[in-house]
Amino acid sequence: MAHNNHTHLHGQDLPKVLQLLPNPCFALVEANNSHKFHFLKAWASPLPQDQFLETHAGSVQVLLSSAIGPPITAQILHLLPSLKLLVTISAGLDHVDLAECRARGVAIASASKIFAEDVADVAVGLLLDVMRNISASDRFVRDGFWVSKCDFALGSKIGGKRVGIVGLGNIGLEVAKRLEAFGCNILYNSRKKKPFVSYHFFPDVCELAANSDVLVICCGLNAQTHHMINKKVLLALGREGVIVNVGRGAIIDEKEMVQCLVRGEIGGAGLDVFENEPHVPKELFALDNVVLSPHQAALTPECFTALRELVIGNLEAFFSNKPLLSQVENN
Ligand SMILES: O=CC(=O)O
Repeated sequence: MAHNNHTHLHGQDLPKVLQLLPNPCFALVEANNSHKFHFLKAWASPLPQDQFLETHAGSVQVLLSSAIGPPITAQILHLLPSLKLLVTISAGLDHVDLAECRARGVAIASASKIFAEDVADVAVGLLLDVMRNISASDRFVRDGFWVSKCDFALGSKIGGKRVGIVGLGNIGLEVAKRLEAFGCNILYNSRKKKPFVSYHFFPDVCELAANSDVLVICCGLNAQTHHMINKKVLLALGREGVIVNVGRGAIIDEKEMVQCLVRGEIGGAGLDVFENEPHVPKELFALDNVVLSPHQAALTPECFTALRELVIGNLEAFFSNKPLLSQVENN
């Protein structure tokens, strides 16, 4: 379909973009663009989802998804035989059956690196908060206490600390850049050693933990990284060690982490993600050395603007047979 014809098309004639569930980001993408695309909303139809998908099976080429939406399973993909492109508004792809997309020749466009700086800011914020007791201090003052008059747990200097980054991708590199400026020593683990950085590489995550004061989890969730941070890794991090997670909750064995925190076997945690969101283990609420955040690291108006442009750019590219702006390699 010729790109410059969009403005002359209406309703059903516009290129279709399917949504399974409502999402505030989808609404942002849609604003000012409903003259270009027909946003087909399974959730707004009185039909059950499967029936709705069957009705549109022949014509839906593009599906819009998000990390917090329903997983894009083989079953959903099976109901959409004409699907050619999945656009996800997330950096993570753990909600997508990648093998099934590959088998069906469905291309994937993600949010790619546009969240990296904002997510890295939150990772560093959580690290500073846990190590310098910022949230705990806030509660202390609000409760009428002052440092000279009461017991106050001392924080820990940031400069000189060994920070082990798990996953040196777009987010991990931004975390490293920021913490270098704080005077930290950066170490990392990732699938492969990166030839372009001088940070010390640990092929084994347990070795990395044993050599780190802080672990910052920045990798994606997949079969290899699920529960990669297990009890052994946490014990290797040790009693003074702090863990920060801005990747996905299930990269850490959450039950073991909670036990380690409750027993004082690790020093603290700053968590933006959890294994069964929105569930947060209640044991963590009582711990002053734990800082909790509701999977919000990428949620800034700047990110939303960049995301809207990227999604629309990908849709326009797809419907005019141009290369996608942020195609994921899915081999
Ligand atoms: O968690 C958010 C994302 O994957 O972008």
